[in-house]
Parts: sequence; C-alpha cells; structure tokens
Amino acid sequence: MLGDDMSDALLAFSHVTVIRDNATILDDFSLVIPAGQHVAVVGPNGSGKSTVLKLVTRDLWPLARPESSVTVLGQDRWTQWDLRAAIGIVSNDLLATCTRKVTGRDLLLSAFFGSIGLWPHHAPTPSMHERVDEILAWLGLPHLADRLMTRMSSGEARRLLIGRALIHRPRALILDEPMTSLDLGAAHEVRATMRALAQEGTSLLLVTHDLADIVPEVGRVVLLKQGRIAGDGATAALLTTETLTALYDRPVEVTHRDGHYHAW
Ligand SMILES: Nc1ncnc2c1ncn2[C@@H]1O[C@H](COP(=O)(O)OP(=O)(O)OP(=O)(O)O)[C@@H](O)[C@H]1O
Repeated sequence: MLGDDMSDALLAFSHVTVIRDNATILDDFSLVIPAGQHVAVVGPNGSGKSTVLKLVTRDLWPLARPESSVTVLGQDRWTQWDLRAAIGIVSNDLLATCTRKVTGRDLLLSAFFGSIGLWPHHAPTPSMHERVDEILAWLGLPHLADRLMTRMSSGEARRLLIGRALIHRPRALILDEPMTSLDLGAAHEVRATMRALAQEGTSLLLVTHDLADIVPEVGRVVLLKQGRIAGDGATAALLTTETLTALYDRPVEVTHRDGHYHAW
C-alpha cells in the first residue's frame, strides 16, 4: 500500500521511534499516506495512535536519528499555520479547554485567529464571515450561528468542530476518536458529515478503536499494536474476526453489513 514517492504524500513517517519515560512508545514506525486516500488507524488503548498524531502537530518529536523523518506534504518543517492550512485537526479536547461562552459563529471565526472564541482585538473581515456562512450552510447548521456551544447537543457541537477544522479548506482532516461520548443519532450525523467530506475529495485520517467509526469511504486500515504496525491493507481484508482477535489478544467477533463494521 505504500507509495514509492514520499514527496507528494500527505503524511510520511520514516523509521520513527518515540521514547517517553524510558518506554518505547513508537518503535521504528514507518507509514506513508498518499494525498487523497482515506485511512483509519485502529488499535487498542495505549497502542500509540495519539502519539502518531502528536508527531504531526509537533507536540512530540521522534528520537533524532539520521534515518528518521516525519513529513507533511513533503516538508519536514512546518509552522502551526502551515499545518492548519494543509490539514484540519478535529480534537475533542478543544472545547474542553474553553471555559468562555462561545457561539457557533465565533467558534468557526476564531479558527482564523488560532483561538477558541473571539477576543476584543480580533476583527473578523466580511470574507471570514462569508467562509463561516458557507461552512454552516454546507453542514446544514446555519441556525446554530448565534447559539452558545454550551446549549448545543454533543452531535451539533462535534459537527461544528469539524466545520472549524475546514475553515482554511484543508486537503485532509484528521479525526481523533470522532464519536467519543456521542449517542447513536449524533454519531450517525457525524458519520454522514465525514462521508460527505470524503466524497467531496477531502482525505480522512481517522484514529479510532471503534470499528463503527470507519465509514465505507475508508479503503485502507492500519493496525497499531504496542507501537508497531501490526497490519496495513484494504479495509475488508483487515477488519476480520481473525485479525482483530490477534490485535486485541482476546476473542473479537467482527460483522460487516452495508459497508459498516462492528466488533464485540
Ligand atoms: N505523557 C506521557 N508520558 C509517558 N508515557 C505516555 C504519556 N502519554 C502516553 N504515554 C504512553 O504512551 C503509550 C501510547 O499512548 P497513546 O496515547 O499514543 O495511545 P493510544 O493508542 O492513543 O491510546 P488510547 O486509545 O487510550 O487513546 C501508552 O503506553 C501510554 O501509557
């Protein structure tokens, strides 16, 4: 599945090792995700999924070795602003860190300023408002523009977070456990939004341990176990009872219906 040319890959990790508190968290990890592909990274708790994302956001750095590199769209150096323009990141932590009262419109507008909610010195331009209106319309949520985030359902808030990540028209979206704490209806709405994005050409990189998150557009799955890649291939080939039982070291049964997977 790996592309030969890493220069135009959306993300490329080459021989990356991450050590924290004397423990090896990622062990000689190499992975290339071509632009345009939709990929799910699946693995048990503690397998290193979030660590992979933290390498992209530069919250973590790999062990400095000549053969080791992490690139985003072929570049091994980037600022937070470059990154946000290239890749939208949907993290459920974002709202948890916000203690102020923020409306839906301000949540999206503040993406232009790298903040959560607007401050008096921020001066959103008419074109910024237009972009926000465009995204709210695309999400089908224009009625949430003036509503406080604290008065929205979890599904509405989660979809607005996706909208926020889209503000700079990124080529790809990274979603870290997108359905956490959503009920069935809200999860269905978020999945529909993910599917629409994928169908419109935005790459999805989905990090999850719940197979139900893996929408039918996701054609490739990477399995992580104890900081190493335990499998990488077509979704249908990897999401099987046998593979998942080996991944989780316990009996797991996988079912597949209408393009959706479930495990228990
Ligand atoms: N701040 C830290 N210091 C030391 N070790 C850490 C730290 N944060 C995470 N780890 C360890 O790194 C390993 C990988 O953690 P990571 O969060 O990447 O896993 P994950 O696959 O995302 O797990 P989860 O599904 O629970 O979110 C785990 O063994 C974890 O204990």
